[in-house]
Amino acid sequence: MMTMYSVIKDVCGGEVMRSFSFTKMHGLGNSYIYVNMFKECLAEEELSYIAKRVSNVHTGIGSDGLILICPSDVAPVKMRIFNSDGSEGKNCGNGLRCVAKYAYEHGIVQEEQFLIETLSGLVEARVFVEDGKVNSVEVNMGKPRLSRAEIPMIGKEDDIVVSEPIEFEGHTYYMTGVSMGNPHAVFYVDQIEDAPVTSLGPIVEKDERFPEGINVEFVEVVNDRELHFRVWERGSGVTQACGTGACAAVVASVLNGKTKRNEETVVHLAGGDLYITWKENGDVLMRGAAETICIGVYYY
Ligand SMILES: N[C@@H](CCC[C@H](N)C(=O)O)C(=O)O
Repeated sequence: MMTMYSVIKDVCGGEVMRSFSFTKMHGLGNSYIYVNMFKECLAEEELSYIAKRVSNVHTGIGSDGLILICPSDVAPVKMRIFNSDGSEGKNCGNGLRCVAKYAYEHGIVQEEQFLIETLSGLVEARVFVEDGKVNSVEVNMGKPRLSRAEIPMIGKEDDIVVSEPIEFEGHTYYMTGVSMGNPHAVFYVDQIEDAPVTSLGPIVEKDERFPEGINVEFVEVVNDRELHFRVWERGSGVTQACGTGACAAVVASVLNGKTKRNEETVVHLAGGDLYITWKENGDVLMRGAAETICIGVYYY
């Protein structure tokens, strides 16, 4: 049943407050507050504000952002994702695995393979179920988009960006650009521990050469099937994991001759591992965990 802005009266001040039910979930430590929009109704103009509020570790619930699990006209379910700064993203790999788990476990879908709509298109999820619980999910993330126009990055529209020298604050770095429905800049480092995540990350994210901002990934190549990975996410800063970022890292690594097309690569993120294959037909497959942390009611 739809609850139109559940309203409660605060017993102390008689102040009217609104509330919604939420589920906190994470994919490898990349946590979001999930709201089931089949049941709840949040005002469009308040979504950015709510994302900022719930994400705050001290005064909210604490998360990397807000994810809405919505009805769709073209799929059984649609995902919308808001970063912790309130900006709306177009895709979220860890979010997709959690949405798939939620949709299956809450009966929004009955099949183990189904479509999810995102702002950047349709993807196909497959849940792996044991005793009625989803313990991992594979998502076909579709084809990476590689042209500057698609990333987006200023410059000659059709050109791709592979190990391109680029200057930030007087230093030259080598960047590979990939869109997985959202923008990613991939940089290689010798030692993942020394990656300049918090120093270079925010500078690259906001650089004017990326008109929509960009997610920034640092990658250490272990061998042709294994990568270490750290991320500075657009709109959320350092997170434990980024699913689309890990896919971008694998695509970038194939383009740079560091890993192989059509072979599974293990990406070690701060929060755990993802298994990613850039298939011969162009699709990127991502497989990994999705976890429920808690449920609750949020008052605002
Ligand atoms: N954590 C995500 C990506 C979330 C959106 C991103 N910060 C953006 O603004 O594009 C993932 O797992 O992919």
